[in-house]
Amino acid sequence: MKRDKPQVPQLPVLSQAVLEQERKMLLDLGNDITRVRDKNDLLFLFSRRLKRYFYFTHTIITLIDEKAGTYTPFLLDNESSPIRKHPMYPELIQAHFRLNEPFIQAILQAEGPVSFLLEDIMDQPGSPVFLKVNYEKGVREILMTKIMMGDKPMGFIHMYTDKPGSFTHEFKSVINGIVPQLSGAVSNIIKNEEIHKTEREKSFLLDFSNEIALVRSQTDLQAAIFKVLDKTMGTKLAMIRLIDDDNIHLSTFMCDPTLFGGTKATFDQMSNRKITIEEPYTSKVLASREGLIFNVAEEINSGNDYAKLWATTGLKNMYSFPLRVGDRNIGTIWLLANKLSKLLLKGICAQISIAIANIQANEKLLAYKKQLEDENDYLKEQIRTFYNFSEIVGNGAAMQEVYRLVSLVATSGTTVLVLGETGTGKELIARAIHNASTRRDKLMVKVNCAALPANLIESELFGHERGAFTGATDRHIGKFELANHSTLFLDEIGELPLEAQAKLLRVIQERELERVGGKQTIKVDVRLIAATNRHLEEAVRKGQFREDLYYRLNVFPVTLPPLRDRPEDIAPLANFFVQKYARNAGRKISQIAPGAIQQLNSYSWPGNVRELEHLIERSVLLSPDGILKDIDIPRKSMAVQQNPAYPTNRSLEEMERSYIIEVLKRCGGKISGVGGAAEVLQVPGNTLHSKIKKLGITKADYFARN
Ligand SMILES: Nc1ncnc2c1ncn2[C@@H]1O[C@H](COP(=O)(O)OP(=O)(O)OP(=O)(O)O)[C@@H](O)[C@H]1O
Repeated sequence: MKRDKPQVPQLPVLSQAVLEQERKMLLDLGNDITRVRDKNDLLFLFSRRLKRYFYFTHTIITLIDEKAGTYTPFLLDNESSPIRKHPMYPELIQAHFRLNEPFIQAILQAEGPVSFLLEDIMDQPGSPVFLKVNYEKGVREILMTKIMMGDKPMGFIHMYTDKPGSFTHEFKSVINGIVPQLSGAVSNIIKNEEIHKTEREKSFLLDFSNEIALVRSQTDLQAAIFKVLDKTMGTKLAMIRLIDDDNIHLSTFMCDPTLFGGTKATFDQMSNRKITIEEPYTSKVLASREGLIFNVAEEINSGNDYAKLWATTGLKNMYSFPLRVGDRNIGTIWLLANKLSKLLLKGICAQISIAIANIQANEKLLAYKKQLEDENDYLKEQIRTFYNFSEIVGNGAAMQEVYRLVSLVATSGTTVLVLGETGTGKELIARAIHNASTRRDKLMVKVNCAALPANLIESELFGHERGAFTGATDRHIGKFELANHSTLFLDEIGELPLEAQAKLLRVIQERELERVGGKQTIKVDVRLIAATNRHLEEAVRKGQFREDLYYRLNVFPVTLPPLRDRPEDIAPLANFFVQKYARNAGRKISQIAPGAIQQLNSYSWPGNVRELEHLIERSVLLSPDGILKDIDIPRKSMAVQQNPAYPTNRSLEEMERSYIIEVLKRCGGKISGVGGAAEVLQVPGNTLHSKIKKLGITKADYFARN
């Protein structure tokens, strides 16, 4: 029997008895079939009932996928199939067989059932492989006919036998008669399945939306997504990428790093790669309304690098969908699966988009709240100092020069380096510059570089992301960001560790920063004022301070003279402090006795204006109302001053060194805290520490006997 002459039944004129039996059979079968609700029962019933009258081995129903131009197994008569142990069986029952082959076209064109001897057709070009596989298992003949939905073929019923000649005219006639019922039953099952599937998807989406409604953070979302994907058998989240604030780049928001097991390093590399919205795959996905499906095998053939990674999962398709809120693209999601329902995918993506938008809004709110709290804390802290420093006293020539420089530079955005010994008023001058600048409406932000532990400096200056290091439980906005559009005052810049100097230099040069542990680049517009009591050039020479940073900072130096070099300012300053502290303490002290002024003038003021201020504050508290007569100038220091052992031609540094050693000896080597040298010298502990370091004072110096 040749394939070009298929055995189309020439339905014979049947005897009355045969017709009667056939009618009964059709009726029985029809009744059984219409009762079938479960797809698995249909073929079982059909074949059991038919086998009462006819011989055949097994049967199968395949369905046509018109779009794909294929047909694929739908219902299997597993139990009786002789090929179920064939190694190709698992592959065959999932295979898609091409419709445009002569073998299947012959069946499509035939009016009724067609039978072939397998050996006649199985080796013909284009014949489906299942023919050969059946033959290998002893099957000899096949009968096929199309099943219809309306007037369109929707699939085929295949029947097989190991005994050639089993498919008699009666057999074919019965099959021909049963096809309408069978078609009806199959299309009912398909519709039922669709309804069930839609219902399942709806309830699934409902579950997911309940889950998503509780999501507040990225971690919650990740858990919800993984949970939902677990239920959609075999779907894996490859990646969610979100569009950055610059609307150009995309950063990885979420991914499953375990997905590409062996190739994790490459995956990390790819997921860390910043891409733009112009990247070909991303731009295609973002432009699509319904998302795109990339067939992994085809993508590999077309040279898509990512697809080699996708293939390691064994899944066939990459489903990519734009994440949108309203009409605004917020990112892309990439899911790997063999098959995914569009409805489900659309629903899941819509929910994820909303959840991400909520998380982002929530994060922005939290960051804003945190920033406000930081600003508020900072404001409170600064109010105490800031308003006290609203006046600068001193009209001597040296200070006049300082005022001239301040007024020259204030309104520009130029970086200023304020130099001078401790307590000379460097911070006061920095505030004066800020207050006279166009940035005065925002708060000047201060960082004391000497007061920060080395490991926190970076985070304090540039901020950190949550989880950037152990203990970083929240995002922290750094002082640079806090000072955006304002002034950042870097006090004691000479104490900044070299590593932090390098980072600072980069920010100054590029005017942008990245938070510790962050990937996003943040542009900042900050005016810098740095101050130090260290000899920076010398620090550069000794390799303690970066030369390039020094030049970046030393754009406009303003040097404050020590108080001993401007004795003309001592009395006005002392009077200013008397009034300030008398007012604060509710005392009636209006002036200082001339004798006391003389005493003040004869002192060397190693702690400069700060020392004078503290001295006056203490004296005001200790003095009765009226005129301030007694000022408790440190005796030891006066003695030091008058001691001929300190020749006048010694350098200031030497004097300072000896004086500090002297005080340290008196304090038993205690540097800070109550009764420590810093208290006696009236300088902050940190300042004294750095001074001690700078002057090379060691324990041997102050514990040595003299
Ligand atoms: N010209 C001035 N008029 C009024 N007060 C002043 C003046 N100079 C300094 N002071 C006061 O002296 C104290 C020390 O000043 P400031 O903190 O600005 O010094 P500094 O040089 O920054 O010190 P350090 O190097 O130790 O940080 C402050 O209380 C400040 O108000």
